[in-house]
Amino acid sequence: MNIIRSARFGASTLIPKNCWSVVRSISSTELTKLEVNDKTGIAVLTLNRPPVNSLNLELLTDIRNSIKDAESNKCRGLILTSSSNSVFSAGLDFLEMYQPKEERLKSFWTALQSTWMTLYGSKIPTAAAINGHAPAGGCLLATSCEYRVMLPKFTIGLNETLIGIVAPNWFMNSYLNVLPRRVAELALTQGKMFTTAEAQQVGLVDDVVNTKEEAIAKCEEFIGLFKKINPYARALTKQQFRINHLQELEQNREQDLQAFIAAITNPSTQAAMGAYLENLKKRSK
Ligand SMILES: CC/C=C\C/C=C\C/C=C\C/C=C/C(=O)SCCNC(=O)CCNC(=O)[C@H](O)C(C)(C)COP(=O)(O)OP(=O)(O)OC[C@H]1O[C@@H](n2cnc3c(N)ncnc32)[C@H](O)[C@@H]1OP(=O)(O)O
Repeated sequence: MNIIRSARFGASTLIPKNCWSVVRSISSTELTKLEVNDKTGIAVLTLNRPPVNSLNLELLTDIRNSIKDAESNKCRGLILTSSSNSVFSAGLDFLEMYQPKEERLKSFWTALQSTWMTLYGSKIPTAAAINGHAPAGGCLLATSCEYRVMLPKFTIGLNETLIGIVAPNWFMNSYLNVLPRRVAELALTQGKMFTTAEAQQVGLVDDVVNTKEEAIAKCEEFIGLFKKINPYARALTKQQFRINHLQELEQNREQDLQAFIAAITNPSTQAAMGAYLENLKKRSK
C-alpha cells in the first residue's frame, strides 16, 4: 500500500493512498486548507482568513507549515489561492503593526521572514492563482512563486510608500525577480497598484483567465512543464537563481527585525498607518 505520512496529523498517523477521492486533504487549519490531487500530485493551498486574508502571525505560521507539509509529502508542485471571491490577500495585517505589543511584533515579523524564505526557496514548483486583490504582502506571496495567473478587474502591487512605509529589501528582491528594474523602481516609489491588465503587460503576472478553476488549471499546466525534468536538477537550478536573496535575509535576520521594529514603532509611521487604517475603515462603511 502506498502510504503518505502527514506531519500535522501527528507523526504516527498514516493515510492510506487510493482510499480517498482524487482530491485529498493533507492538512487543514481554521485559516488554511492544503489539498492534493492524487492523480497529478499537485497541492493547492487555500488561504481562508475572512474577510481579506490579512496576514497575521497565525496565518503566516499556517502558510509556512503547509508549504513544509506539501514538500514532505513529496507533492509535485504547490498552488496558492484564496477562498475569497475578491481578495487573494490584503497583505500584512495592520492590526499586527498598529499600536503593537513588542513581543508579538517580533514573533509576527520573524514568522513573515520564515514564511518568505520557505516559499521563495521551496524546492517544489510554486504558482499563484490570484483570484482577487493582492496588495503589498499579498503581492509578496505571489511574486515569491514561480508563476502567476490572475483574474480580471483586480489589483496587485507593492503599495508600501502610499502607506508611508518602506518595503524591505527582500520584498523588493521578490519584485525584481519578476519585473524589469526600471519598472520595479517606478512602481515601488509610486506605491503603484497594477490592474490585472497592466500587471500582465509589465510581466508581473504571466496569464489572465476568467475563473478560479481556469486559474488553477493554468497553474497545473505550468507545474506540468516539469514532469520530465529531474526534480533535483530543477531544485538546484531554482536555488542558484534565488540563493543570494535568501542568504541576504538569512544572514541579516536580526538586523532586519530591529530595522522593522524601529520603523514601525516610530511615531510618524504609527500616525501614517493610523490615518491609512481610518481611511480604509471609512471606505468599507
Ligand atoms: C527592514 C524593514 C525596515 C523597515 C520596513 C518597515 C515597514 C515595512 C513593513 C511592512 C511592509 C508592509 C506590508 C503590507 O502588507 S502592509 C498592508 C498593505 N495592505 C493594504 O494596503 C491593503 C488594504 N486593504 C484594501 O485595500 C482593501 O481592503 C482590499 C482591496 C484588499 C479589499 O477591499 P474590500 O472592499 O473587499 O474590503 P474592505 O471593506 O476594504 O475591507 C474589509 C475589512 O478588512 C479590513 N482590512 C483590509 N485590509 C486589511 C489589512 N491589511 N489589515 C487589517 N485589516 C484589513 C478593512 O479595514 C475592513 O475592516 P472593517 O472596516 O472592520 O470591516
